[in-house]
Amino acid sequence: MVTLDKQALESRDSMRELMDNADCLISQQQVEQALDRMAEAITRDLGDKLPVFYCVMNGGLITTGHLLTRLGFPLEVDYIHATRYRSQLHGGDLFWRVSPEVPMAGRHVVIVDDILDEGSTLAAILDYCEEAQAASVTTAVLVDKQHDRKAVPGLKADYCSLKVVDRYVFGFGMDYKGYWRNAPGIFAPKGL
Ligand SMILES: O=P(O)(O)OC[C@H]1O[C@H](OP(=O)(O)OP(=O)(O)O)[C@H](O)[C@@H]1O
Ligand SMILES: Nc1nc2[nH]cnc2c(=O)[nH]1
Repeated sequence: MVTLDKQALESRDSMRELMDNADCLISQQQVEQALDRMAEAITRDLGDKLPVFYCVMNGGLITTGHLLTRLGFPLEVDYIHATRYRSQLHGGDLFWRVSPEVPMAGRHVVIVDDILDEGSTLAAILDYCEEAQAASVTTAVLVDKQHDRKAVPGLKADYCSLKVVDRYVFGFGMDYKGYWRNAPGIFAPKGL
C-alpha cells in the first residue's frame, strides 16, 4: 500500500479544507453556457478557415477540451506552454517551457486560455504569433479578471463572456498552489 508522507497528508487536508470553504463565483452551469456562446461565435467567424487552436498549458487545458468538442468543423490543435505564475499567487517573468510545433505562418490561429488577469501572458503570446506570421490571431479566454492593472491598457480577449472580481481564483483549469484545476466551476479561497 502506498502511504502519504506527513507533508503530503498536510497538503491533502489543507486543500480539502480550502475547497470546502471556498466561495463559488461562477457555477459549472454558467461556465458551460459561456462555452456554448464562445463556440457559437467561433463557429460563425472561423468555421470555414481551417484554423489551428493553441492551448496555453496548463491552465487552458480544460477550457480547450470543453470548447473543442463543441466545434463541428475541421481544425488542428497544438499547445503553447508559457507560464508566469508557476504555482505562485503572483506573476513573475514569462517563462516559455514549450513553443508550438505546428507552424503559425499563414494560418488562422486561435489562442485558448483560462484567464486574462494582468494580460502579460497573452500580450507575449500575441507578439510571438505576430513574429511567426500568422494570417490572423484570435484569442478565446474563459474569464477576464476585473481590475485596472492590465499590462496593455484595455487588453481584451476576442471571445470571453465571463468576468470575475479581483480575487485569486481556481477551478476549471486554474490552480491553487498546483491543486484544484479539476474543480467544477470557478472558485475563490475564503478570505483571499
Ligand atoms: O494575465 P496574466 O496575469 O499574465 O495571467 C494569466 C495566465 O496565468 C495563468 O498561467 P500560469 O502562468 O499560472 O501557468 P499555468 O497555466 O500552468 O497555471 C493562466 O493560465 C494564464 O495563462
Ligand atoms: N489560478 C490562477 N491563475 C492565475 N493566473 C493569473 N491570475 C490567476 C488567478 O486568479 N488564478
